[in-house]
Amino acid sequence: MKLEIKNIHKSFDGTEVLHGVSFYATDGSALGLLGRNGAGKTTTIRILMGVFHANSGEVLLDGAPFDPKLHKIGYMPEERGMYPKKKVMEQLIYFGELRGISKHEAKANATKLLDKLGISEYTNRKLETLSKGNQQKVQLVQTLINNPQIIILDEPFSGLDPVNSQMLKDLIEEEIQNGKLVIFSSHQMGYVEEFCKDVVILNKGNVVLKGELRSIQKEYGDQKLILNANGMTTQELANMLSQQMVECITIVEVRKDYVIFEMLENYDKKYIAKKLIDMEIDIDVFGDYKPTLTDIFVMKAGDVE
Ligand SMILES: Nc1ncnc2c1ncn2[C@@H]1O[C@H](COP(=O)(O)OP(=O)(O)OP(=O)(O)O)[C@@H](O)[C@H]1O
Repeated sequence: MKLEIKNIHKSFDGTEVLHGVSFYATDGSALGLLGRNGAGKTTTIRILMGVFHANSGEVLLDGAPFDPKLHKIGYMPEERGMYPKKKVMEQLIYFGELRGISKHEAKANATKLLDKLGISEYTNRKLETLSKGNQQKVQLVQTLINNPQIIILDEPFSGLDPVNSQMLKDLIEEEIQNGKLVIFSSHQMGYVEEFCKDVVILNKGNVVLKGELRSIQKEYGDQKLILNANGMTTQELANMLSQQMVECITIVEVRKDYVIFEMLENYDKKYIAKKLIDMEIDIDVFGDYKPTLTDIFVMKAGDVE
């Protein structure tokens, strides 16, 4: 299964906010849609879900126009829409039936999911009496109640503490293992990095980076090394390297913990290591630079909020 967004343009009141967004997601893996506030994540998801139309462009499922109404989809919108005054199980059954499963199946699925998320004890409580994090977990149960093949989550981790985030992560991970197609938006890199095979970074309505996370990380880390030395600051170390190793490296960034530099063509790690020893640098850390998703995000979309 391949869900594809193709060259989507969207304007609100004459102002274009999506400028030709294209990417695709496949089943059995998760795609993380990343971007700063206002980048266009929610708008993209809403177009995908048919909440509103694009000005131009297409959404395709396996090459054919995608109509979300014709498929089993679990969509968790940014504005969580459940009934505060109704009891948890009561409304989960209601939503289950609304989404095409029997009362019996809805109850069985809800029971299982509530248990997995550690909130079985709230089954007969009114939603509004639960903490915000637990309400969000109920919302996720609602999203998954009909065992959807496509799961679209808008900022699922916002407002969750680390323990709750972990539970939610485990559950999403299980869905991925079960062959589901998962897309979720976030500006929290850590969660995305942990289980998204693919990422799309949006910046001001443009896709500024997309692809397989591991290969992106590899590409961004290619030919780059990190170094820290005892007895000097990273700035002093960087100055020293720029003066004495100018023929073989260029400094990429000076961080608090280490200096990142790039080896010029024809030089390798072994050569650099020898040279550092010749210079009698008291090496503390030396190795390949493995950029985190946050590093890459900052490069492509500016600071993380
Ligand atoms: N219904 C709307 N009417 C007018 N402008 C809108 C509407 N929805 C979104 N926008 C604008 O579109 C741009 C993208 O917004 P969107 O909500 O898609 O961003 P986002 O990446 O989801 O941000 P956040 O992380 O803050 O939720 C913003 O400039 C926003 O003001």
